[in-house]
Amino acid sequence: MTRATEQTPPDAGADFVVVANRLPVDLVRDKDGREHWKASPGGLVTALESILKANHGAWVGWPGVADAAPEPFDADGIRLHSVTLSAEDVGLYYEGFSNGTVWPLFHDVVVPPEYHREWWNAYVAINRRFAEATAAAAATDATVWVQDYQLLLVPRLLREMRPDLTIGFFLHIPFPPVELFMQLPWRSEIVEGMLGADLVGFHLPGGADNFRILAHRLGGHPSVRLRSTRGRASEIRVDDRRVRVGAFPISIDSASIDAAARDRGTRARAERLRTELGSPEILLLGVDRLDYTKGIDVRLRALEELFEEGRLETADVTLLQLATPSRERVEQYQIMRSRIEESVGRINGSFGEIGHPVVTYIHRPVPKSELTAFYVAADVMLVTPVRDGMNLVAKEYVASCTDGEGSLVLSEFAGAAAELRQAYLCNPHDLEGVKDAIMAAVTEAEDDRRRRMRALRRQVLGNDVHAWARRFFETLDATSDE
Ligand SMILES: O=P(O)(O)OC[C@H]1O[C@H](O[C@H]2O[C@H](CO)[C@@H](O)[C@H](O)[C@H]2O)[C@H](O)[C@@H](O)[C@@H]1O
Ligand SMILES: Cc1cn([C@@H]2O[C@H](COP(=O)(O)OP(=O)(O)O)[C@@H](O)[C@H]2O)c(=O)[nH]c1=O
Repeated sequence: MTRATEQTPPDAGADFVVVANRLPVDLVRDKDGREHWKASPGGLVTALESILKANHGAWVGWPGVADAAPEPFDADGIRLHSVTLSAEDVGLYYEGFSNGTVWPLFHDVVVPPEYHREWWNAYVAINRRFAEATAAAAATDATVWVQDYQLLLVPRLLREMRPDLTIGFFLHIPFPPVELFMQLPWRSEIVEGMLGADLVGFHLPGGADNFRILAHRLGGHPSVRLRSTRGRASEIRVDDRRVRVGAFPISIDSASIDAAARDRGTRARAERLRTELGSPEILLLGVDRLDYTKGIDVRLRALEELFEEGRLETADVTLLQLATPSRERVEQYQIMRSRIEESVGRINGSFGEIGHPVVTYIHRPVPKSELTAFYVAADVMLVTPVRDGMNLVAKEYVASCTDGEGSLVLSEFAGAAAELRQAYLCNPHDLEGVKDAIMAAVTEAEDDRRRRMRALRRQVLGNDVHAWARRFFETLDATSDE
């Protein structure tokens, strides 16, 4: 990797800049070629909106379609700067290195990662493009928050271009164990890239520990636990700099989901949904991007066996499974889609009745407002990933259970399991265990189910996305004060 050249800060610029693979709005091209912007208000936008607005904030990211090159513009008080990606860039950097190499490697190699020098070269070039766009957008001494696995090299590139900046980095997916990470041909470059930040954040302490070990093994950088943070954060020495590393589990805007779930319109929609699904006694729900990490196949297999064994009655139970299209040009996603759709067909063929499938499967995105009604309607939420950074869906479901009813079946391999200990936890690799967890969620006495949900709600309502952002910034500010 060649070094970046130092740049002069722009006269005007933002005091706070978020840089992420995607902008918080997507450019949508209609069939007739007309373009318009569609808001894609993820949790990150919600968490950072007020900070962005109060600090002349800017967001640097890709508008979501190839070759789009809009000029910077303001949306809701935030300056948006687009990074242009050609169709070839999308193939090599986004579908290739980000989602064909890093994503499977960091998710415990659940499918084999591919290592291609062409993908890596594109990843380096495009990370530089993001760093340049950010350097141009940030005011002198600004704070920049770099997001996620698509931009692992940006912290270092940005520091070389703009040493005046305070840089935070947050990884939204798991950071793998040392033995797996060592497969990566460009392992040192990635670790040094992340160490360009002043603070590197992970969802879980285990990810932070893996990173500390690798920084020492690959770069010889020693670290110490920080007593001031009661051992929650560490400090790695990188030449004359100190880089903080710690765990900051992300959350949701719990209060607004709680309020949306109490809304009369939402409750009426939830009632209608149950009727449309044939008024089942037990409504199971799955809500995922169609990703091989999410364990959609696991829960389908468990359900099929529970029907076969007669432990669940098909007349009583329906599963509603939303599977939003995701990364559809990546081969492993196509393989998983075929497998899931085959299972849905087989289960409905064996156990459904005319006009009454036991699995209702929806393969398109569902807006948040509608999703809340689905959560309210469901008796049992199935979250069974084989590996997941956090899984916000699990927390959103809990926030929607305002009447204290509802049960969450949750994989131990989702980051959320570290906090949601009162869920019906299961190991997705142990099918009998998954089946038992589903049965417990369905049959446990009402008092016990309610006790679990009370504990889950305390956790989710007491630790929201605003607290997450606050904790991260407090730690980042502490690094720049020293
Ligand atoms: O941008 P896409 O390729 O369409 O993918 C969507 C996002 O997926 C990933 O989400 C992760 O972040 C969540 C919030 O921290 C976390 O709960 C979840 O477990 C992760 O999988 C990805 O990390 C994002 O960059 C993508 O935008
Ligand atoms: C399927 C579906 C989901 N959403 C929203 O997307 C996010 C998903 O976050 P999570 O952490 O669970 O996982 P990934 O980031 O996808 O890996 C959550 O906020 C859902 O409410 C949605 O809005 N519409 C959908 O159809």
